[in-house]
Amino acid sequence: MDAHMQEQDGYEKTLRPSSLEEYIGQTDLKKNLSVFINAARQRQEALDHVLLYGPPGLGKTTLAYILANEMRGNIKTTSGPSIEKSGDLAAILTTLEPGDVLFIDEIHRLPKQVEEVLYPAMEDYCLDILVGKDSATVHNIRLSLPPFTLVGATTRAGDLSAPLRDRFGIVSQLEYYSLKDLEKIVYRTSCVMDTKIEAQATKEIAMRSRGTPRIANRLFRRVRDFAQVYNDGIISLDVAQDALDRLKVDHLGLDSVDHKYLRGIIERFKGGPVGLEAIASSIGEEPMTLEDVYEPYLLQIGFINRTPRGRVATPKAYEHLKIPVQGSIFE
Ligand SMILES: Nc1ncnc2c1ncn2[C@@H]1O[C@H](COP(=O)(O)OP(=O)(O)OP(=O)(O)O)[C@@H](O)[C@H]1O
Ligand SMILES: [Mg+2]
Repeated sequence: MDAHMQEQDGYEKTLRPSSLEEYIGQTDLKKNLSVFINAARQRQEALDHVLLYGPPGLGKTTLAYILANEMRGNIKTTSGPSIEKSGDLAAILTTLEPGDVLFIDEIHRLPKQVEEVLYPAMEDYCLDILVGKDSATVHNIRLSLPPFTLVGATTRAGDLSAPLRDRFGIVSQLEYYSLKDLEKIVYRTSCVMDTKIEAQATKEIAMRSRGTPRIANRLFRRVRDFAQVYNDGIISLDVAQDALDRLKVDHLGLDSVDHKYLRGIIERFKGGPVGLEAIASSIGEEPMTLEDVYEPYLLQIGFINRTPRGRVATPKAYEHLKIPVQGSIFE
């Protein structure tokens, strides 16, 4: 790891809240988790397995660390695509201590044969492994594991197999953050980074963060650069607006890819319906990226609809791009 990476890592750690109390927003989810945590701690048991799902950057990884913290356990982290063989998973499982959290990011990408090792581990805290070299000597041995909590994160809950999903006792969806919560997040970041910011500028950054803390923090850092160079390090409303305009983030937080995507549907496909693949290839973006990163927010703000025949741009999208609705299906 080079020095730059280390610095980034340090950044993330301080920016990431470490207790449920510090974690901003997601109020209902937080209240429920806090009950489950307290109950498990009173019974001196491991917390039931938790599945967190929702769009990227909403705080799933942060929450996994918080759960481990609140349960006073350690956290081991890995991700679906990095566990190739069942042996890889067994190697991680056998290092767990009672009350630890095993965090598997992108859990929808676990290979099938690895997933099957997880079932008994989740359900009975045990591990079935095959030993022996050939069919004559091969046999199954069962190892017992300490009580642990699996925290799985995914942007695509729908891609999880039913048997895996059913083994999570707690299934929580993260929602996009409200403007008020994002303002609190931006303000918190400004304190962590020791930067002066006007209340109006906090609001401006929050407004353009498409409901997503990671984006709020990213925009904050860029705006802070402009403030440092042009305004003695103070983030005023003017500096924030100017910086965000230059970054091509519009007042709803839509960036150049959102614009290209919406214009693509409207101008090349008469507003839709158009299939994801067709729109993706016409604008040179990956279908998966559009589906996981861009579309969820556009759906949320009502700029597109998903229909069985494909994506459709809504009149709100036309209005935002200042394109007359003529020639579209809304006529
Ligand atoms: N509730 C919150 N309060 C304050 N900051 C938050 C909150 N949630 C997330 N953040 C900040 O946003 C950043 C992104 O969060 P995180 O990495 O947990 O997202 P994620 O859901 O795991 O994303 P991905 O799906 O891409 O892995 C964190 O570094 C953290 O600083
Ligand atoms: Mg994450």
